[in-house]
Amino acid sequence: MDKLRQTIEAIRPLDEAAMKETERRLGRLTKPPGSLGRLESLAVQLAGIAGATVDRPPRKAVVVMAADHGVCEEGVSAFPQEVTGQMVLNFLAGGAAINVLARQAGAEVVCVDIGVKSEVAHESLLVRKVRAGTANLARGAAMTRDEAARAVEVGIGLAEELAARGIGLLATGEMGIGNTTPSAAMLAVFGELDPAEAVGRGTGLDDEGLRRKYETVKRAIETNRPNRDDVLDVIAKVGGLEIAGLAGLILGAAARGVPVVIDGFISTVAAIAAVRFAPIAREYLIPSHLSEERGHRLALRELGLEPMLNLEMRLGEGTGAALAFPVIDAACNVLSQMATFDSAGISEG
Ligand SMILES: O=C(O)c1ccc[n+]([C@@H]2O[C@H](COP(=O)([O-])O)[C@@H](O)[C@H]2O)c1
Ligand SMILES: Cc1cc2nc[nH]c2cc1C
Repeated sequence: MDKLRQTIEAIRPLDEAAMKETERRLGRLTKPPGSLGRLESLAVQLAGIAGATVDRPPRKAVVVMAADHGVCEEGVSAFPQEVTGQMVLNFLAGGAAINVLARQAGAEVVCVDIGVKSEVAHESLLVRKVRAGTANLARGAAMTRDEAARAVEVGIGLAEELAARGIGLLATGEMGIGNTTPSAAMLAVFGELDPAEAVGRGTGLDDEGLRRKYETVKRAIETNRPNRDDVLDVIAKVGGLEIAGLAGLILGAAARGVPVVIDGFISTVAAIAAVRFAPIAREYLIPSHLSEERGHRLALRELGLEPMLNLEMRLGEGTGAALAFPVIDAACNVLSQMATFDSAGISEG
């Protein structure tokens, strides 16, 4: 708990002077003012986070947190629970979508077992298991408050390790059969929404499954009565271990001055939790894509974030975030590689 409190206190607002300097540099480049749109606001945000203009692409990593969910016994996913552990091995073998997209973007994939039910053994797997999957949140708390805090602290610790290794840009990724159910419950609680607005088809539920999932989320909230003003209470009662871990990753990154690209529905709910812990953490977030999952638009709205891409994806793993990496690299490269009006002898308007 001390680590969590210290991390929250260490998060600083963005550096105004560095942002102004980057705005000035952008204004001298050979283009009409503001014409590079979101690339310009990204360059300014990166400068505010780093405390200086960032004109070289940062070293990048996607952190894929994997965990299982006791709520799967309610029949809320189109896939069986054992797929979580099986996909972890696929990540480690390099064969998953996130491996392809990260490789293409020059990013490494860091795979973490924060709560997979089965024992997964692989030399490259970071085993930080807080418990072997959550309990069924439709019948009681998903985990204890202490476990929720420990899962958040696993994420903080990882961000610290990666920042110390020179990673300058992180992306959130996750794998957990059933995890759109706790994500929907958390979103409904934090956003005071009707669960129907937060519950979607996940990996591909049919209409009957969707109805069952809605009833499950409603029951989870009625049974547990989470206190929306107490983030750890919400995570412990209706959350998940990888969601908690990602919230911690975001807090740890913000405390170390590292920006974080947010993937789809589950990642965005983790970001909401992080921002409830520490409102300034929002300034360190970079949205990526709009997931097809129902509820993602509302989750992004909760954070006031506008996605860059809409590719009708709903995979998770960090795939949407990895696709935003080249856009972020572009924001850095224009600063160092474009000519200025002066250097190119072009008349200003
Ligand atoms: O990121 C998203 O927006 C997203 C939307 C739907 C599903 N997923 C992925 O699918 C799994 C959760 O779906 P489900 O149906 O089992 O709850 C989990 O492994 C997520 O990574 C991810
Ligand atoms: C195969 C598979 C891959 C995934 N990656 C993230 N969630 C997933 C769910 C399934 C079912």
